[in-house]
Amino acid sequence: MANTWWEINIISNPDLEDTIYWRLENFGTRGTAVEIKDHNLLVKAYLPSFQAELPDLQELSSSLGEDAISVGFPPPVLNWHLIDEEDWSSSWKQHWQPEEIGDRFLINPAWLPLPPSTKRLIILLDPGVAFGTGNHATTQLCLESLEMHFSNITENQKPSTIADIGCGSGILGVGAILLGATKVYAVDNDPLAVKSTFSNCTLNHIPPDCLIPLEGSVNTVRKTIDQPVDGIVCNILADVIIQLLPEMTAITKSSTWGIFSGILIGQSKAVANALEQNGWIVTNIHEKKEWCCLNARRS
Ligand SMILES: C[S@@+](CC[C@H](N)C(=O)[O-])C[C@H]1O[C@@H](n2cnc3c(N)ncnc32)[C@H](O)[C@@H]1O
Repeated sequence: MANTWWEINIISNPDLEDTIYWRLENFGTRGTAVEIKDHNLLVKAYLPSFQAELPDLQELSSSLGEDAISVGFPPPVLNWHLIDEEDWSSSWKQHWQPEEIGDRFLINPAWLPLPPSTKRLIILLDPGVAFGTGNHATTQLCLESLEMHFSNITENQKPSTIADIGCGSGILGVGAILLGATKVYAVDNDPLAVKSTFSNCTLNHIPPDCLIPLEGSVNTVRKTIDQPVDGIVCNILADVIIQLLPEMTAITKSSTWGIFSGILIGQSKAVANALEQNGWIVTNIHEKKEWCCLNARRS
C-alpha cells in the first residue's frame, strides 16, 4: 500500500473549478491536473493511499456535491481507484505544460524541452508530490508580487534574505533567487516538500548556500538565522497565516516586507486586521480568481 495512490476523477461544470481546487487542497491531494472535455471540467487529483480511507472519499464527494448545489450547479460526478506510484507520476505529468507567469517567469516542467529562445526567467520544476507547479492562482500571485517587489528595489537595497514559509516545491524561493535575492530559507512542515525543494534547487543550479530547505516552520527559520530577514513570502491558508503571524513578525525588522497568499477574497479583511495588529502595514492587495495576496511592510 505504501506506493499506491488514489486517483480521484471529478467531472463538473467548469465554473466549479476553484471550489473543487479548494476542497482538494484541504483534502491533501498532491498533483492535480485539469482539462476541459466535452464542455465539462475533468479534474484528476492524486493522494497517497494511506492518507484516505473509502469513507473519507465518500465524504469528499458529499462535500463537493453540497458546494455545487449551494451555488446552483448539479453535483460533480466522482470516481476513484488505486494506481501505483509510477502511473501517478506519468499520468499527471502528461497534463502539465510550460506556463508564463507575470512579465518575467516561465515555469517549465523539468521533463520538457526548454523553449528555443525566451527572455523570461525559467524555473525548472519537478514538484514530485509537493504543492507548487505554478498553475495555482495563489502561487502565481506570489510570483507576481515578488517580481513587482524586485523591480522596485534599488541596487543598494540588495542583497536580500527571504523566508519562504510553506515552500512546497520551492517554486517561490527559486523565483526569488532568480530575481536577485541572495539567500532564501525555505521551510515546510511536510518532509516530502522539503525533499522536493532540494531537488528543484539542484535542477535550477541554485548554490546550496543560497537556498536552504529546512523541515519545520517559522521557528525553524528563527533558530537558523542570526539576523532578521528582509522579506517573507508565505502561501499557506488564511487561518494558518493568522496563527503564524506573531512568529513571522519576530523574525523581521522595521524594513521587512511580506507577501501573504492562499487567502480567499472573503478572508482578506481578517488577515489584514491580523497584520495590522502585529505591526504591519498592508500596501497592496492583488486578486486572481477568488484568491487574493496581501503585500505588506513593517513600517
Ligand atoms: C499552498 S502550499 C504552497 C507551496 C508553494 N510555496 C507555492 O506557493 O506554490 C502550502 C505549503 O505549506 C505547507 N504548510 C502548511 N502549514 C504549514 C506550517 N504551519 N508551517 C510550514 N509549512 C506549512 C504545506 O505542507 C504546503 O507545502
